[in-house]
Amino acid sequence: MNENSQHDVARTVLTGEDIERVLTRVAFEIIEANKGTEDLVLLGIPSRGYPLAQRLAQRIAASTPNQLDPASLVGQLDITMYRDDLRHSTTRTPAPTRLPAGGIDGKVVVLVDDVLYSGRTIRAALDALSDWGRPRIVRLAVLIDRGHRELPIRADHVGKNLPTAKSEKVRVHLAEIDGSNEVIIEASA
Ligand SMILES: O=P(O)(O)OC[C@H]1O[C@H](OP(=O)(O)OP(=O)(O)O)[C@H](O)[C@@H]1O
Ligand SMILES: O=c1cc[nH]c(=O)[nH]1
Repeated sequence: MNENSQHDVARTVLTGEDIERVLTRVAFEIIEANKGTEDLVLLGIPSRGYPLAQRLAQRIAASTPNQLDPASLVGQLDITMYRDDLRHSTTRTPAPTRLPAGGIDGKVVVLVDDVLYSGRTIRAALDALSDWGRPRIVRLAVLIDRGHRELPIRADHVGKNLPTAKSEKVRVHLAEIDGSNEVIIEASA
């Protein structure tokens, strides 16, 4: 058990190895649901959804016989200006939206994020997406579904369902951003 502060107690629920294993399963689920990789686009939601989308794209590309370039599958979708709490929260710096060269029109877009909680981020992502094109299908992949939805949104691919109390916080650490890989739950003591 790690002590984060005098008031927060943190416990690890996924190690780096667990995350790798879970992402491998989710990558194969995505291929299975799409019956291959045709028209597939993975769009990560900043900040941690993007490195997760890249990791999934690497696995998916490596599974194809012609060793697809992962970069042709993956992009990043900024949702900052589409959030429904814009008027109440402190200003966030928008991240650039980057789509793969083929765009998203007619594609099967898999939105990728680290945590699914209220569902408001994904609602914003669906709004943002419609400004960039009209995918044929939109699916959702998340590393952690911690419940407590406030909108009618569900994930198609879930790395781990994590029952949580509302007072808890789920923190995903990824090497690309945080320098280490783990998922922890912080509970206010
Ligand atoms: O389902 P929701 O209630 O919207 O919560 C999930 C979102 O919360 C976190 O993002 P956060 O806004 O903390 O930004 P971050 O990704 O930059 O940490 C997480 O990365 C998800 O995107
Ligand atoms: O616990 C939570 C809730 C929303 N977003 C997170 O990253 N963690």
